[in-house]
Amino acid sequence: MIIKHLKDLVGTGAEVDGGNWVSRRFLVRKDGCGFSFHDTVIKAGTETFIHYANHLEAVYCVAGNGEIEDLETGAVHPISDGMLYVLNGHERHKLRGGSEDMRMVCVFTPPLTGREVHDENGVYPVLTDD
Ligand SMILES: CC(=O)NCC[C@H](N)C(=O)O
Repeated sequence: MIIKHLKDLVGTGAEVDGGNWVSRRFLVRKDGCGFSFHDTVIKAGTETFIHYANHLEAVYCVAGNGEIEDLETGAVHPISDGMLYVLNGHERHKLRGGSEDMRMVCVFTPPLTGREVHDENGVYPVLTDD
């Protein structure tokens, strides 16, 4: 069994600042679960272009507000506490923070090693060195 607490991740290498977001990476590749699990804060008023070409991601909002624009379809979906979106088709998208920071629970497969930030194309590379 693995037990972790957010307070033990803050200020360590498990807390990654992407500029528009901060990701606290609870479970990563080396934990051996087959997925990674993150507590991510999306900063209010930001817009981030993302394309998870190499990963699937499930995102569950537990606080704050914002929206996601699916660039494959043009659909815009409001995000608030209780909303789940799943990028099961590697959809290019824009993630926008609203009037308040959003807090998101994120699951990635394959798991991130924990060091990934978006490249110039909004992609996380597949890293294999833990
Ligand atoms: C929701 C989303 O994709 N935000 C970007 C950061 C990512 N969730 C991460 O935790 O690395």
